[in-house]
Amino acid sequence: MSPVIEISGLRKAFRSLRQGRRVAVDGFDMRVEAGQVHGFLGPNGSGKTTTLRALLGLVRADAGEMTVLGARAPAELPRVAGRVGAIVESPQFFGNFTGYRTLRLLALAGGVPTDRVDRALELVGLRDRGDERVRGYSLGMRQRLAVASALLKDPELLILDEPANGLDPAGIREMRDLTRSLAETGVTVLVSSHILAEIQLICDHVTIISAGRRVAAGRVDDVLAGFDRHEFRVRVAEPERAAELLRAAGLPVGAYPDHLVVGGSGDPELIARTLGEQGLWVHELTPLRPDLESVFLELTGGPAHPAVPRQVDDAQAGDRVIELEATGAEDSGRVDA
Ligand SMILES: Nc1ncnc2c1ncn2[C@@H]1O[C@H](COP(=O)(O)OP(=O)(O)OP(=O)(O)O)[C@@H](O)[C@H]1O
Repeated sequence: MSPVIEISGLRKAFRSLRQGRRVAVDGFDMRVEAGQVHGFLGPNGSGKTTTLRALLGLVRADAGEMTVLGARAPAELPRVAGRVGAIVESPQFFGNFTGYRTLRLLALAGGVPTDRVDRALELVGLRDRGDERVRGYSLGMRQRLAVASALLKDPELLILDEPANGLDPAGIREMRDLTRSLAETGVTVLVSSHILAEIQLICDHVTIISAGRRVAAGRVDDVLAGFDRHEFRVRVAEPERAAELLRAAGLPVGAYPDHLVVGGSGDPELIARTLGEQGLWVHELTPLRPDLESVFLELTGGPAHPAVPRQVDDAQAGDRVIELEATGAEDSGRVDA
């Protein structure tokens, strides 16, 4: 089956008098399959929005091939526009209009039957608030209204650029629940974010971009497993002696003020036995699993150094991309792709 989104070799540079030429996206690849909730992760300024804008024809790419639902983007996008809902950047609404009226107008403008408005409000949990003016909506409710506007078309593919941006924890949770429930209805979702814990909770697949290049892609679990060093946190009486014994058993040991980190084996029994045989009883033996945040920081050099990717998929550079799955606007922010 052909992918829902395929991007290969996307390049885009911006030129300005003041800053000269700035490469925003630099030979970027991405593949999103049907039914995935796919996280698009990268530090600020790494090229996420530019990629999505290029995909939706909002900015002209310098090079690269892109398809959306089998149509070449941007040339053939009008053919599939009715099957794609997208929100790129913060949407603006008229504060004086109610949520219901806002959606009704958008439905009329988009040639969508207006009886979809109630369902869209229902899906985003605004059915009971649809008669209130948007001015009185919280930021989270406005974001959900934006998602509702993208859902009017009953899309097969939903593209959300930083949907949790600016939301408080309750709003972030609302967006998370909404994204999950949409995914359960079978919509393919591509969601960009730099909030890693959110992506880990919502997404099954992920593509990580750094300085305009893909640095990792695949199932979230597989990407994380690729960074699992099989280390354990160990708390034990006499940590110095314990460290010596473990090292003598051939295990690398890192000493921290109140615990040891023991790597190398992936075998908790070996650690417990090595210490127990010498009368050192282990208080804690916890596997240290990488999370998206630690992987992201390792791949992208951390938020303070977003321009230094550690691994890139530039064949000329000879570096390795971590590809773990062999897979086979406008100012309003609301985009009819
Ligand atoms: N219209 C533009 N003109 C000039 N430079 C731009 C323009 N749009 C983006 N850039 C630059 O391209 C780079 C990538 O920006 P982009 O907005 O795509 O990143 P991002 O990953 O979406 O970041 P954020 O998470 O902060 O939104 C940045 O250096 C940015 O300053």
